[in-house]
This record gives sequence, C-alpha cells and structure tokens, in this order.
Amino acid sequence: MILASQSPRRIELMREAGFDVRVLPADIDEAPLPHEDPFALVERLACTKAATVLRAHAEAAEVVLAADTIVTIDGVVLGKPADADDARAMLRRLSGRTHTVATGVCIAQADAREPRRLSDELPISFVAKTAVTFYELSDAEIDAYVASGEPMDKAGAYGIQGAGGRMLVRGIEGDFYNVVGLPIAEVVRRLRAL
Ligand SMILES: Cc1cn([C@H]2C[C@H](O)[C@@H](COP(=O)(O)OP(=O)(O)OP(=O)(O)O)O2)c(=O)[nH]c1=O
Repeated sequence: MILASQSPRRIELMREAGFDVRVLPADIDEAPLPHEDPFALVERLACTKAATVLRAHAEAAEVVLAADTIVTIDGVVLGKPADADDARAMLRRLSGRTHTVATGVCIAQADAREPRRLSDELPISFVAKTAVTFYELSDAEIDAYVASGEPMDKAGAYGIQGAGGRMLVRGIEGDFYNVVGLPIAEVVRRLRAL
C-alpha cells in the first residue's frame, strides 16, 4: 500500500501499526476554497493527495492512504506557519483556550485493470476531531518556543508530541494521535473493514 505523505509522524505510525507502506508524497495546492468549511477542507485535501498519488504511481488494486491536519478556532483555519511572526500570532490566539485539531483521512484504491484509475468502490474518507486546551502562554514562553524551531512544520504552530509543545497543553479530549497527524486506531479499523 502507498502512504501519500511526507510527514515523518504518519510514516512512523503506519509502520508501527504493521503496514509496509511505500512512501510517495503528494505535492498539491492546499489553499482553501472561498468560504470552505474547515472540516470539508481537510477531507477534500486528503482525497486530493490520495487521488494525485494514485494517478501517478499506483499498481493494480493498490490502496493509497493520505491525510491532512489543521487547527481551527473561531472559524479560522491555522495551517503551518509561514514564518516566526505567523507562528507567534497563532500561539497567541491559542493561549488559554480550547481549539479543534481536525485530520481528514482518505483511503482510495486503484482499479484492478487500470491501476492509474480510482476503483469505483472507494474512496473512503472521514474527519477525526480532537479538542485541545492550552494553558495561558506568556510572550516570553511563546518567543522561546518559536525560537526552538519546533512550530515551523506543524499545523497551528505546535507539536503536542515535542519536548516544548507538550508543555503548552492543559488537556485534550479525543485521540492524541489525531493531533500528531493520523488517528491511527480508527485508520487501522477502517483498513481492516475494507
Ligand atoms: C497540531 C499538530 C500538528 N502536527 C503536524 C502533523 C502534520 O504533519 C502537520 C500538518 O501538515 P499536513 O499538511 O497535514 O501534512 P504534511 O505536509 O506534514 O505531510 P503530507 O501532506 O505529506 O502528508 O502538522 C504535529 O506533528 N503535532 C501537532 O500537535
């Protein structure tokens, strides 16, 4: 099976779950459509990643899995920060409040006869949501965290799994691994049910 992702965390979670994945990242335009709902956005992006990689690389009947993670608060979508100022602004917005981390997952399968076509039965897609509450963060704390570099490749400008990121979090409700980028238990259950 193909994992259409360059995220080291997704690769590790899939391999630790026992899947011998071929890693083939999808380079797609991640810009939201006008007025697009954040949860519709992550589902669409995951399915676009899966379909793009399938059309370029899939073998007959091969399964392709892709995901996309965002943070949303006040109806605003926080993707990866553009720079340090953007990261600081994101962390200030998250300070002392609860936000939602949403991961869209898409599982597609190549046609058995024409592998570069999507099979008619799939794709399956779903959105996993986890509520994360942050402690109040001081400006000094935010500056030190941004200076560590940890926020830069992560949606919402933090990594809950990192040495610095874990210090920001008061609590979560939902799957921890969804925050990291892949709700692995639900993914595995969906794959078993195929
Ligand atoms: C909120 C949060 C996000 N993240 C990461 C997960 C994702 O890798 C990243 C969001 O970016 P994505 O665009 O979902 O994924 P990606 O670009 O890293 O990988 P690909 O498109 O190839 O699959 O943010 C954490 O690692 N920890 C966290 O706590």
